[in-house]
Amino acid sequence: MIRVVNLTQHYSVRPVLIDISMEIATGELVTVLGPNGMGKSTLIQALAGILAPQEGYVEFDGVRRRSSPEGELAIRSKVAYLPDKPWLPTSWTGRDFILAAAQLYDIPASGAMDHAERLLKLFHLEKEGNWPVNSYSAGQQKKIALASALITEAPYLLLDEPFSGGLDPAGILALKRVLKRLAQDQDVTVVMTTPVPELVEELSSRVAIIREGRLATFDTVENIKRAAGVGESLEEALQKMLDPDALANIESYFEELP
Ligand SMILES: Nc1ncnc2c1ncn2[C@@H]1O[C@H](COP(=O)(O)OP(=O)(O)OP(=O)(O)O)[C@@H](O)[C@H]1O
Repeated sequence: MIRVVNLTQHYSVRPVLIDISMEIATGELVTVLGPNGMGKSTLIQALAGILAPQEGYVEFDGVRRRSSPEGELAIRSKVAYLPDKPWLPTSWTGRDFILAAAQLYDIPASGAMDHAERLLKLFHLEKEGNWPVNSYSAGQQKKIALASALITEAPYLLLDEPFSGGLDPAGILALKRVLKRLAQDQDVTVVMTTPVPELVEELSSRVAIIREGRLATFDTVENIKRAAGVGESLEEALQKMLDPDALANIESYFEELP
């Protein structure tokens, strides 16, 4: 379980997240949503232990993040974090990079080799796995980065925009199915961001909506739609909650053209 307790995160003096508290159960797939610049990546980074919150804390299975070297090591061994723009070593092959990630998480070599092959096959990169990273397209790099998170077998996956960055439809489908099955069948807990309502609807056990730095909503897709009173579409519900002026703004953009 992940517990976020009264988390407040500033950049310099500017508060980005204010007094966020939430509990994410084992095996949940939670999507963090909000307008650009609202703090979604900041929240994921705080969960990942990259940022030290000014107030509050984050716990994984009852152990507080950044509280002791032993506790932090225990958390790191079970949490994999993938930033929205992951860095990859350009001269390495994709396969070597994936295997290095497995080594960091103490995955035995034989199991890691087998898993790496299955991941390369999943993302249609069997041949390209032997090429250097700097010869990859953007989407191929994203697939290698995703594979490096999945090979860790970490029970907690923190994924910032895993579906962005040029994934092709086959890659999107593969990632959707894999995340869903990891959560449902293997109790892997996933916290991710994506702005795509269809993905949010299909994957999320609950959705966390951040607005003005605060956790405005943390609920199921069904309840969010019901509360918005807009019938079937999550996209409409989100638009109503997050950007009620969007349609009017589009109209006024055209009205104000000379
Ligand atoms: N390193 C930093 N230093 C100062 N301000 C930052 C830093 N990183 C982010 N911010 C600010 O914090 C706010 C939240 O940023 P964050 O990247 O968490 O938003 P986001 O919701 O993930 O945005 P997007 O949807 O555009 O990815 C933004 O206003 C951003 O300008």
